Amino acid sequence: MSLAFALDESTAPALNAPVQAAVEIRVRALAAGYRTRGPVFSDIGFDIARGERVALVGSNGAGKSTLLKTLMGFVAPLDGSVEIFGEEINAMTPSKLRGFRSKIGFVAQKHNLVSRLSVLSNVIHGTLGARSGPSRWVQALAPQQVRARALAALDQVGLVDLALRRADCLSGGQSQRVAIARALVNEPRLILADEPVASLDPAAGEDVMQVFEEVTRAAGATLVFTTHNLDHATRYAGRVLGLCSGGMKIDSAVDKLPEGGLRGLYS
Ligand SMILES: Nc1ncnc2c1ncn2[C@@H]1O[C@H](COP(=O)(O)OP(=O)(O)OP(=O)(O)O)[C@@H](O)[C@H]1O
Repeated sequence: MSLAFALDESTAPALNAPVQAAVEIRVRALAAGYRTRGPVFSDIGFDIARGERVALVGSNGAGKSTLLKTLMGFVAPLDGSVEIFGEEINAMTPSKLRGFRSKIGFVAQKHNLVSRLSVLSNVIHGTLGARSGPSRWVQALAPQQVRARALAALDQVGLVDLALRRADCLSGGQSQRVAIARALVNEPRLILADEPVASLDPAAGEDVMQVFEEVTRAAGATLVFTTHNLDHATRYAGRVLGLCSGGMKIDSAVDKLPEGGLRGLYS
């Protein structure tokens, strides 16, 4: 039998069809919220493909952080499902969930560096969740390759020269870049960042957003970041998701956004 006949035409991709990037995040009919408050949003669904850079926008309290926490498994869905890397996270045991989280780089608005430790030690701390045994706790026992990876991550954010400086002697922008290096040290294929530049001045914010764009592009990683800066959303992401009134009101490629579309989320 020739190959042409062996293929099931109903499922086989056309030979000239574009190759689809793998889906990294699949959300279906998702509702999430808190026991004391009830649902923050409901019935939202989207796919994010590997290598996409996605901005998540919406007014204060719209549920951006809640959605990121749900993607990390910190908030359990009230309904619906979340698959990351093809796995349903709510079906995972707690220990599997911990290991899974170490594959995601998470950057928060407040960088939470350990102020008395060096920049390098702070970045090495980013590997703790992925390690076990004595080296989990003793920085001096960090294997050589972990130190090398931490230095490489600092190099990616342009701070390798400050590796031995104490974290409390850094500017806000430098601290946030260290936090990005800490998120990068496990070489994550997905980075989630919750208002990563909210506490920075405009110049430092641009600097940090450029670092995000460069490192995710270089690694082919996926980036989802929340922001109130609509200019950042449209310049550093290829796609925008907009939360409003308990639902996902916008899901659009940046170059297809309706005129003034994002402003409507805030009116
Ligand atoms: N731990 C919690 N327990 C109860 N309610 C919470 C909790 N965390 C957040 N909320 C509430 O859930 C809603 C959504 O909050 P969330 O932080 O997700 O919004 P957001 O879009 O990230 O807001 P912002 O832009 O202000 O950071 C808000 O009404 C908030 O008060």
